Amino acid sequence: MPAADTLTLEAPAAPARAARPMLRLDGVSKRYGALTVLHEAWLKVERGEFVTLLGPSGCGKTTLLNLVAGFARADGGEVLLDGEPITDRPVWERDIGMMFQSYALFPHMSVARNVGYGLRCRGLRGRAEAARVEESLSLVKLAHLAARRPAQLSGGQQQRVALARALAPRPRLLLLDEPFSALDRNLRIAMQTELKEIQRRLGVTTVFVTHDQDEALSMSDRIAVMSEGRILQYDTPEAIYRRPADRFVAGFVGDAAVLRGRLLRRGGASAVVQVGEAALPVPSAPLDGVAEGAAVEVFIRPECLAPAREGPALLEGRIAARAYMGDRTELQIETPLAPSGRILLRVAGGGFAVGERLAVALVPAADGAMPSAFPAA
Ligand SMILES: Nc1ncnc2c1ncn2[C@@H]1O[C@H](COP(=O)(O)OP(=O)(O)OP(=O)(O)O)[C@@H](O)[C@H]1O
Repeated sequence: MPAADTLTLEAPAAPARAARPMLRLDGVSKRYGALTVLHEAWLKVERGEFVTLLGPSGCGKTTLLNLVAGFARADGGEVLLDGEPITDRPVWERDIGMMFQSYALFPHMSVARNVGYGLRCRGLRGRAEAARVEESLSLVKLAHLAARRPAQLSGGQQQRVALARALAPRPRLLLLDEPFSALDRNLRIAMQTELKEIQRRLGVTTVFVTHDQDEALSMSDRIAVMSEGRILQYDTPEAIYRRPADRFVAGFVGDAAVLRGRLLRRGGASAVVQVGEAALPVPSAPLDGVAEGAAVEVFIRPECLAPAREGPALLEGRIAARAYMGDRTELQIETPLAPSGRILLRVAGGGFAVGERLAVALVPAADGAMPSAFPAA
C-alpha cells in the first residue's frame, strides 16, 4: 500500500463498476434573469470515466461545469458526487480539481508553490506537501522545473503545471474547461495524448469541455452533445458518430453529405427513405412521428460514399471544387439532391479535375451502420 501522503499512480486493480456513479446530475437547471441557459440536465458519470461536454460556443458547457464545481448555483435539480448531494456546498468542500483554458497559475509563485497551493489549503505541509508536489510534477514530466516561475515556462509546460496542481490533492473528480484551446495544433495533440495517459493511470473520473469534435471523439469514453442549454445525446463516440439521435448532433459531429429524401415506410428499428432513385435503409427512431411521404434529410458519412465504378449510382454531378490533402482529395460534387447544392466526397490519393462529371455510389459502412435521416429542417 502506498503511504498516505503519496500519489497512487496506478488505477485500482479491476475497478468494479460501482452501482453509484461518481457524478450525477438530476435535472439541474440554471437561469440568468429571464434566460434559461441550462434546461434540466440529467447526466451520470461512472467512476474512472472520461466524459466530454461537446457543443458550440454559448451552448452551456461552462455553465454546467461551473455548477458541478460550485462556481455557480443551480436554480433547480441536484448535483451528487459519489452519491452525496453537493448542490449547496461551497467550492472548497467539493473535493474537485479544476483546470481552465487560461492556466490561472499564480505568477509570483514558483512551479512547486503553485502545485502545492491546493495541498496547503487542505492542511498538507512540510515533507508531505513536498513529496506530493514532486510526485505530481513527475506525473507531468516537469519535476526538473519546480523552481521556475510560470512566466519562464512555455504554454504547454504551463498547462502541465496547471494539470499537476489540479491533480495534486487527489480529487474525486477532475474538471477541465477547454484546457488546450490556446495551444497550437501539434502541442494540443501531444497534450491530449498525455492527459489521456495520466487519466487512465490514475483512474480519475474526468469531465472535459470542448467545442472541438475531433478532441471529443478521440479522448472520451462518452460524449454529451449540447445545444442551446440542452444535452441532446449522451453516448459513446462511436454511437454519436454512427447513430446520431438528432439532426443537430449529426451535423455537428463529423462530416456528412446531406441529401433531400422522403420517408417511404417504417418497420421496427429501421425505416426506408427515398433519395433520388434509391431506397436507403435508415434507423427509424429519429423519424418517430414523421408521416410516410414526408420530407426528410439524410446524412451520409464521407467514408460511405465513393466514385461509382460499376453498378447503380446514388447520384451524379459535376466536380465543383477539389482540394488535395495529401492522403486524400476532397471533392465538392454539385447535386440538386443536396439542400446546399453540393456534397463532400473524399477519394484516396489524387486525380479528378474540376468540371468533370462523376457518379457517386453508396458503400456499406464496415460496421454495418446505416445513413441517418431526420425530419427536414
Ligand atoms: N454570468 C452570466 N450572466 C448572464 N449570462 C451568462 C452568464 N454566464 C453565461 N451566460 C450565458 O449563458 C449561456 C451559456 O454560456 P456558457 O459559458 O456556459 O457557454 P459555453 O458553451 O461554455 O460557451 P463557450 O464555448 O463560448 O465557452 C450563454 O448564452 C452566455 O451568454
